[in-house]
Amino acid sequence: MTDERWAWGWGLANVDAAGNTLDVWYPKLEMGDAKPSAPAAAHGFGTLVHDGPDARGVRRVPVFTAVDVDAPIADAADAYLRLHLLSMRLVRPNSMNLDGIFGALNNVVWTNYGPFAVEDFALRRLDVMNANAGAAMPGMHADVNVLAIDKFPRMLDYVVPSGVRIGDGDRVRLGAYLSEGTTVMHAGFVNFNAGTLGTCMIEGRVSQGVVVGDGSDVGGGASIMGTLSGGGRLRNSIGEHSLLGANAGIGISLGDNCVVEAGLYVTAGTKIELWDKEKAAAGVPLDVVKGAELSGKDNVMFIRNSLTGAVQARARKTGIALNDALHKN
Ligand SMILES: CC(C)(COP(=O)(O)OP(=O)(O)OC[C@H]1O[C@@H](n2cnc3c(N)ncnc32)[C@H](O)[C@@H]1OP(=O)(O)O)[C@@H](O)C(=O)NCCC(=O)NCCSC(=O)CCC(=O)O
Ligand SMILES: O=C(O)C1=N[C@H](C(=O)O)CCC1
Ligand SMILES: [Mg+2]
Repeated sequence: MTDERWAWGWGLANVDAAGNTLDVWYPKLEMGDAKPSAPAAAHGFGTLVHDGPDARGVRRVPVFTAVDVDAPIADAADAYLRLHLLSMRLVRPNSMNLDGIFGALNNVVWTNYGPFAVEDFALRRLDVMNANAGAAMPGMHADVNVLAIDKFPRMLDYVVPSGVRIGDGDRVRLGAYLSEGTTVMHAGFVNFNAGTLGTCMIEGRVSQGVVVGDGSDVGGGASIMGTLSGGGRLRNSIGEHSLLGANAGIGISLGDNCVVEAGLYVTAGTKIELWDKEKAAAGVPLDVVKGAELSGKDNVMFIRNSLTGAVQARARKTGIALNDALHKN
C-alpha cells in the first residue's frame, strides 16, 4: 500500500493541426494507489479514431492517461482527466491538486460539430459548411453554430451524472460535482471544482472551490464569492439545510441551518449586529462583529433590518426543508 492516488483511463482526444489537444473525452476512469503498468483493455473507440484531419482540421486520437492526482497538472489530457474525475463523482472538490489547470487547457471554439482551434476558425468553419452542403438535403447548408469560446466545455457533453436535473447545460462546466438529487435551474451556474454534496436546489452561482451541503438551497440570482479573480482568498462553502435567498450573496461560509435574507450580501467585512431581543427592547446597543467572525457558524439568520438599515444576525433553531418533489430526479 502507498498513499499515492492515481487515476487512469482511455480518452478520445481532438488534436488540431498545430498538435494542440483541444479536448479529451474519457468514458470510464479507474482509481488506485499505484500507477498502472499498462492499459488493462483496448480503447474501444473503433471508427471514431481518425489519424488524418477532418473538415475541421482536427484529428481524433486515443490517449491512455494515468495521473497522480496530488501532483500538479502536466498537460491538457491530464487536466481533462481530473475534470472528469470531479464530474463522475470519483473525487470531491478541493481534494485534488489543480495547479496549472488554466495553463494546461487550450482555449477552444466549441460548436455543434465539436471543438475547433481558434486559429483560422473562419476558414475551418467554411470548410465544414462546404463539406456539408447538400449532403442530406439538397440546397441546404448546415451551419456551424458557435456555442462558446472558452477553456472549459459543458459538463453534459462529457459526463451525465445520475439523479440530477440541469435546466440549461451551458450553465454547468466540466469539473462540476453534482450529487444525486441536485437540481440546477436555468439561471444557476456551477463551475469546475465546485458543486453539491447532497440534495440541493441551485438557482444561483456556485463559484470555483465552493461546495453546498445536503438539503440546501441557493436562491435565484444568488452569488457565492470565489477565489479565482477579484482578490478574495477565503474559500467559501454552505453547510446543510441552509438557504441563500434570491439575489443574496456571501463572501463568508454558512454553516448548517442558516438563512441569508433575499437581496442581502454578507461579506467578510460586513459589520453585523448580534440580535438580542432584551437588549433591543431596553434600548441597549447590540454587540457588533464582522462577517468573518460568523463564517461557518451554524443556526444563524442574516437580515438587513428594514427599519434601521443595520445587518443583523439572529439565532435560528432549525434548518430549511426543500420541496421533495423537485429533487426526485
Ligand atoms: C429573511 C427571511 C427568511 C425572513 O423570513 P420571515 O419574515 O418569514 O422570518 P420570521 O422569522 O417569520 O420573521 C420574524 C419577524 O422578523 C421580521 N422581519 C423579517 N425580515 C425583516 C427585515 N429585513 N427587517 C425587519 N424585520 C424583519 C418579520 O416581519 C417578523 O416580524 P413580526 O414578528 O413582527 O411578525 C425572508 O425574508 C427571506 O428573505 N427569505 C428568503 C427566501 C428566498 O429567497 N428563497 C429562494 C427563492 S429562489 C426563487 O424564488 C427564484 C426566483 C428568482 O429567480 O428570483
Ligand atoms: O425544479 C423546478 O422545476 C423548480 N421550479 C421552480 C419554479 O419553476 O419556479 C423553482 C425551483 C425549481
Ligand atoms: Mg418548475
